[in-house]
Amino acid sequence: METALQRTPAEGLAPTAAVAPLAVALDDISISFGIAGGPIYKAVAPTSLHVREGEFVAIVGPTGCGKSTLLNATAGLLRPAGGRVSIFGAALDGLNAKAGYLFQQDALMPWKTALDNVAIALEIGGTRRADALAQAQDWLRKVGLARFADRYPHQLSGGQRKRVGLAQVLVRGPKILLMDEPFGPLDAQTRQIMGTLLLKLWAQDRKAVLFVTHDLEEAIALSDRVVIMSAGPEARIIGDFPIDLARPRDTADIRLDPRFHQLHRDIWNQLKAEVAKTYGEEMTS
Ligand SMILES: Nc1ncnc2c1ncn2[C@@H]1O[C@H](COP(=O)(O)OP(=O)(O)OP(=O)(O)O)[C@@H](O)[C@H]1O
Repeated sequence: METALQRTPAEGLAPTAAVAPLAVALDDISISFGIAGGPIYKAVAPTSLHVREGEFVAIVGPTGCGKSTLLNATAGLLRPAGGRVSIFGAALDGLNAKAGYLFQQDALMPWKTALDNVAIALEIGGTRRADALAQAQDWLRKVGLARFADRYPHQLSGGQRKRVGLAQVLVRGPKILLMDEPFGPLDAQTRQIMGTLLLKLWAQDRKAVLFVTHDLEEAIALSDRVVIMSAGPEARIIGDFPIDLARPRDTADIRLDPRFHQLHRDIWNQLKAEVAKTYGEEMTS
């Protein structure tokens, strides 16, 4: 039986007592883009990333390196030129039906109330309207918006709209959560509040999460592992750091922990060289 401190090529050491099955396996995937009239752009070199059931993994890396591209490959929105994408052990063919995707931009319909925006996520899957509304109301309560069910998106703050977006994704019960800079447009304080809410909801059923962010502090505060992508072209995973901070975590308070600072120093030491390559600046001296 497998026990603590397992190592796989892309994972490094993860302090798990028993090793959960893989939810997401990207094995040696490479992704290129053809630009009309121009050369092929090799965005992602052969690279691998594994996320286990119940694991929260953040991807950080310089702008334009390929973080969203990896997420899109996991969602089945684009097909890698080479390598394999497996979801719970099965090769991904088409859209990833087990995943919910939360983007930086709101995906709310402005002409629908908060309640209807959440309910529609179920209705398009065939759930009867009365059931969909009941579940949507329950999820609005879980994200702290029970009193705002009748509001339209323009009547909500940015943070409240994010909460509706989170409810809209979670109401469908995805086994995997793909999040691409989901709290990007929010102010720092609201980001931390949203992070703490996300962790509280995540703790209830521990989905596998892939969370893309530019914000290293946010990545450390939320995750079980932080992986670093190199600067592109031909970007790949070059670092994999287990985050051994106790849970449950408050994403604001955890930043005061001395271990948090140590982890931040260790990860930034590797990340800054990649950021410097992207900006062409000398930051490593
Ligand atoms: N559809 C596309 N066609 C051509 N090039 C693309 C396409 N999508 C992405 N790219 C290129 O692939 C590279 C990776 O893009 P991606 O959006 O994955 O980066 P990112 O790390 O998520 O960036 P950011 O942190 O700025 O959001 C970039 O150089 C981008 O210009």
